Amino acid sequence: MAEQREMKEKNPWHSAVVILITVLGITAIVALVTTAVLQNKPLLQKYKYGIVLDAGSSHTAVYIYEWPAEKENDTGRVHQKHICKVLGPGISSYSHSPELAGESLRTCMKQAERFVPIRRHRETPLYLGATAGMRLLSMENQNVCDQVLGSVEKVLRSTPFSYQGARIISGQEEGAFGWITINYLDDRLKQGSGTTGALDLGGASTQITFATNQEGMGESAENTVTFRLYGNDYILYTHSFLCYGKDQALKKTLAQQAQVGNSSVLDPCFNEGYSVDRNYSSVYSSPCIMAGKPLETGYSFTHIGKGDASQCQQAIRRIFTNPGCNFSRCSFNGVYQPPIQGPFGAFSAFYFVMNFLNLTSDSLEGTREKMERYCSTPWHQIKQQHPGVKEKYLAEYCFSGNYILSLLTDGYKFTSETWSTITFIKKISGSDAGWTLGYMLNLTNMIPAEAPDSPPLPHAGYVTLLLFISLVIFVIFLFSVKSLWPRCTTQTQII
Ligand SMILES: Nc1nc2c(ncn2[C@@H]2O[C@H](COP(=O)(O)OP(=O)(O)OP(=O)(O)O)[C@@H](O)[C@H]2O)c(=O)[nH]1
Ligand SMILES: [Ca+2]
Repeated sequence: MAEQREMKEKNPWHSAVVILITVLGITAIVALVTTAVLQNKPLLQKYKYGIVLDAGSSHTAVYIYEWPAEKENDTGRVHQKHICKVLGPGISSYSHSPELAGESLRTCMKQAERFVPIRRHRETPLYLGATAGMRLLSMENQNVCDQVLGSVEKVLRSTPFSYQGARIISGQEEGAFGWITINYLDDRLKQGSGTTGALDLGGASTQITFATNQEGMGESAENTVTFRLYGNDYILYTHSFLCYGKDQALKKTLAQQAQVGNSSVLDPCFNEGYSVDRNYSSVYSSPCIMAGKPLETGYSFTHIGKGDASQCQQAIRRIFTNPGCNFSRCSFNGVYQPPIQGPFGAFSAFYFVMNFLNLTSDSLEGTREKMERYCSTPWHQIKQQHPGVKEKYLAEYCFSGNYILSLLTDGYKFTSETWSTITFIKKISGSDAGWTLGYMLNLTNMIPAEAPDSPPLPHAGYVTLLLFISLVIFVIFLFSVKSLWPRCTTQTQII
């Protein structure tokens, strides 16, 4: 018996081995998991930056974008970190003193220096794209237009950023990059499924862009843009109507109602009780107004509101010309447009105006009714109801709402049925809808033509799976040790 106990005490060599194996096993599993986690854990987040200046006809805005450095080609990764609105008018308004155009940008560029970390300044690309205001200025006076661009270039070159150029972008680019922006932010490009059309209403031009099928296109090459993004092909219809932004459309509508020499204009697009003295030159000082320009500009008139939405729409309709359509179908001014394919996102002034008028979720009929009511409200009442709103904007909402109605229905041919496919938007996931983000993504090659290879599992899934497999191995190991144990004990007892 004593011998047997002694053997039992002496023989557990196997238990020492088992303990050793267990310790080694656990250590190995812990080492394996730790190595895998450390090796694959996302690096400390580093960000990159890009700056785009949107030099619009009414104002300039500086957009600062930010994205994780190692995920440049991942859709939805770039977001707007900051927007700085430049004080004063758009750069095209500095035609009488071009050097001030550049100066106007300094405050926002100083702000940009604070928002982008100093160590990233030198590698941060900086672009300026000018739109319809500068397109009009280049038509009026190419020399002054070059001076304005030279002036902004001088100031942008003096910043610590990597200046990449200041240029007037084309109407097609403006439309197509707006479309890329909203579909990128909506994360629709990688999925390759349905996309959203883009409707942009600026001060001097307006753009309509939507994906269409091959059959619809080919009629008009100048309205076609093709892209291959993340392995998907897109054929876009796009058109930019110069002079049909909301400020130029207002001038056109007013000019068409005004008769030079008359001392007053009774305007149905302004609320009753509104009355402002204007100089004819303020209406006709635009290359958008061709006919009826007075030889002398000294005349003035009193702009009097009449507040009648349906008469206002009639006046607006007259600024859309109908020279005949040389294609299978047209929008207005003889411009080709295939059947509209929604859904659509409508931004810029489409949003400012419809949001103010509380018309972002009404039917077409409901919108018409509300417009009738808004326009027929006396001006003093409107001012009382909205004391904090800039008077210039407030006075123009009756015109602007009716212009949007007319542009979308008479112009682009939206109907009661298709009206609901339009969403009025300002931002998507914190970034403004507009052409600037798409422009930067394109110039920095951040949207690849082919879908980038990605690991089959996301990082979190990979770590979980690894832990799970290790746990299973460990449990199996424990079971085998346990089943080995009694056998050893029995053997000891036999001996
Ligand atoms: N009601 C209202 N109107 C605004 C606001 N901000 C800008 N606008 C006006 O809306 C119109 C369009 O503005 P933007 O989209 O900035 O136009 P833009 O880019 O300067 O002009 P384009 O060069 O034609 O694109 C202009 O008439 C602006 O004066 C706002 O906050 N409220
Ligand atoms: Ca614009």
